[in-house]
Amino acid sequence: MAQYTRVSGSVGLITLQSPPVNALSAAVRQGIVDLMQRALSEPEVKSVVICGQNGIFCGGADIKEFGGQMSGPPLIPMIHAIEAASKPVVAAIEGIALGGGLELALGCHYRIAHSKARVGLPEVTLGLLPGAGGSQRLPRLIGVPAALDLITTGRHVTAAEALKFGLVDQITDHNTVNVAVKFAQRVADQPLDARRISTHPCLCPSDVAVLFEEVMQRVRRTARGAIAPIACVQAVRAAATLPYNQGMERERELMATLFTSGQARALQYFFFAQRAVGRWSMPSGARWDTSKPRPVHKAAVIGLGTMGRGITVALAQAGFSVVAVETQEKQLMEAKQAISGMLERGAKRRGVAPALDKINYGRNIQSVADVDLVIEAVFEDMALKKKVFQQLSAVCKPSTFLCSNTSGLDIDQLACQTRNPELVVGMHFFAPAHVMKLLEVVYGPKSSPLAVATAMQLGKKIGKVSVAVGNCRGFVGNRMLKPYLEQALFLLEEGATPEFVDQVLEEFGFAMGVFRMSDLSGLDVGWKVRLADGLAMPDPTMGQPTRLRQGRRYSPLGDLLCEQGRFGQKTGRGWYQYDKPGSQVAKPDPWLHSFLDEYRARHALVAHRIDHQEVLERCLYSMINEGFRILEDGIAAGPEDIDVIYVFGYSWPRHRGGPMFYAATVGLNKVLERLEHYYQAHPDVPSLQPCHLLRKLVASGSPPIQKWREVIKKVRSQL
Ligand SMILES: CCCCCCCCCCCCC[C@H](O)CC(=O)SCCNC(=O)CCNC(=O)[C@H](O)C(C)(C)COP(=O)(O)OP(=O)(O)OC[C@H]1O[C@@H](n2cnc3c(N)ncnc32)[C@H](O)[C@@H]1OP(=O)(O)O
Ligand SMILES: NC(=O)c1ccc[n+]([C@@H]2O[C@H](COP(=O)([O-])OP(=O)(O)OC[C@H]3O[C@@H](n4cnc5c(N)ncnc54)[C@H](O)[C@@H]3O)[C@@H](O)[C@H]2O)c1
Repeated sequence: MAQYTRVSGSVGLITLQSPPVNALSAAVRQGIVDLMQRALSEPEVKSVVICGQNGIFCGGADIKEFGGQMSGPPLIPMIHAIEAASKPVVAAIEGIALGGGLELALGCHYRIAHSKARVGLPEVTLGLLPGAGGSQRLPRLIGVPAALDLITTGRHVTAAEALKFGLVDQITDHNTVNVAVKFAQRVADQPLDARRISTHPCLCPSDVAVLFEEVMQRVRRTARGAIAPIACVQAVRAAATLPYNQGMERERELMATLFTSGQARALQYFFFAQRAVGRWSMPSGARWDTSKPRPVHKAAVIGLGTMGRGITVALAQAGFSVVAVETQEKQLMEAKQAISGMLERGAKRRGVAPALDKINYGRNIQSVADVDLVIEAVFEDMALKKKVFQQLSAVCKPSTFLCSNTSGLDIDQLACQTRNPELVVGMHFFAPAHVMKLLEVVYGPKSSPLAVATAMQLGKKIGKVSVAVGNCRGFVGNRMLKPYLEQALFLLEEGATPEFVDQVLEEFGFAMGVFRMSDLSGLDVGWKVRLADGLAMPDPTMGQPTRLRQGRRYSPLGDLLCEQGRFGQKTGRGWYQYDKPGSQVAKPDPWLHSFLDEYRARHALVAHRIDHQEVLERCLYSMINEGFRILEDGIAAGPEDIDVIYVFGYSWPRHRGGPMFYAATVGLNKVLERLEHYYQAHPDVPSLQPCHLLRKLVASGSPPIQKWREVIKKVRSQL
């Protein structure tokens, strides 16, 4: 909807009204069309101002409408009519002008922005391009290089940056609508021809062809298979090389392809999934909207290794006072230096002062007595963690929340060491913790809604996307990683190479294939866990490693590499070879290939030809199957939680929506059928056995992902 008021006698003010972000729904578009006609027909009105209610100009097209039948006046002719208007139209931009919202403003003759406003064309992040003339008007207004940057990245720019680009005409610290109204009065009689951006020539640098080539190459390299960034470059190239009308036609063609693509559907699903995970719930019925968090002012981090350092930086940067505790003197010194460096580099990038004074370092756990929340990040060793939790419980105030950054140990066992187990939750960060967006907030059987709400809110304050999950080995992310890693090893045993498996997964869109990723994280991490679990054998002289452990197929390949000191990048050898320890450039290793040949010969394994399809299906479907088990067990509340975890924590390609959305795209019946096929071929691999929930969903006619929760509820109630 939109509202019309006459201000100062001669200015028609059109206010967009569609909470929460004044998106351009059918009703808003209809309102704009009607009210523009009214303003143009009233002889007293000499100029028009368009603004949005509640300090928000416009969040763009209404994304919810994209999935269904579009109705109401189309956006492009609406914006053309504004640009063609005989009276000056001024956009008063407060809050945000994004996507279609900025395109609307580009159709206006003038743009006035509040100094705190942000503008941008983020369509690319939704699998689209600025399809209401944005790809044609923006380069005409601010030049091709700047337009390419904004449109291919989708980044939001501040009002100050927008002014520098010439994207807005004026910025103000005062009431933007009042300033725009006065401005509109001043320009009421000014000629408009030069203000219509579609009539401008497109400003191109002399080497524009080279620029497009370079940008296209960069975009292809970084897109990981996403098509929208490429279409964005093509659309801007049309602006640079074609007359406006032909450029608009090209924009329409490209948009039509994107609009109906699976990638756009996946990215739009993911947009809403990201927001849905904030509305968490626990099996007890506790929910985000009925559980109030307690404020946290001062926090502590215990253990300043890889993770503790990043967590300390994330907390300090967000303005929290931090007590950082590390028992080893040498580690403490190194940590101080590393944390200060990270804070200084981050502050330089953001143009602020480094938050060095927010941190107090110490070696004694007694120093955390007065903090509101502790995050423990000591070695992944249950006995050590139990001891630390006992100490914390004795030292801290009774109201202190005690959290663990464990990658997968039982939160309940830690809670049992404390006086107030209801205040214990997992806060599972991902490395590097000050960079990675994901935080798994893990509730155990005793965790209170208060503790979950507080950890979720803390996550939000430090800029994380937090997902509340239940307590089980590996939680959601690492639990699903296990069958994925396992299948990758089995594929090597059966004839594949690390390079081939990685190539297939990287072509699918992962930032790194499974073996490259393992080399980066360190092969010793998983090895230690397997040793502790009695899976890996500590001493190879105790006998040939068998390929069956605890009644199921097991691949000792990773253990064998670790026994040779091949821990990955850190030792310069792993699944690949590196020029020197710490180097990141992975090269195929002939030693590894011979080692695999010998291994197969020793175990009488006949290598067979493994193709792309087999790699993808076995790695991904076994992981997805575990995802369904997680849903069945109630560890994740819905598929969105799993998808958000995988995109933000495990580099799953966002344009494929996440593993559960991908399963829905492939077709649940196909996933089921292929899992059945592989399970028949490998009956000693339980992770390939299709789980009950998957079967139930297929039996229920494979409902759309938005309806899975109903089936999940039924399945859980029958357990
Ligand atoms: C047959 C073939 C035909 C092909 C041709 C078809 C042609 C169709 C013509 C289309 C023309 C294209 C026009 C245009 O180029 C396309 C667009 O404009 S796409 C939209 C671009 N805008 C965005 O991407 C902005 C998205 N929003 C945000 O980034 C943020 O929400 C925000 C605006 C910065 C606000 O952030 P926050 O304050 O943190 O708040 P939330 O993010 O939590 O959001 C609150 C609430 O609002 C919902 N919401 C936000 N934006 C939109 C939106 N644009 N549409 C609908 N809903 C929106 C958000 O989901 C939250 O609600 P919740 O999910 O929590 O219920
Ligand atoms: N490294 C990762 O990628 C990653 C990712 C997510 C979670 N985690 C988890 O985070 C935790 C820490 O992992 P990390 O990789 O940072 O380990 P790390 O080995 O780099 O660091 C652990 C630090 O804890 C210190 N420490 C040990 N006992 C202590 C005590 N009693 N008091 C204070 N400090 C003590 C050690 O001296 C060391 O500096 C583990 O539980 C791990 O599973 C690790």
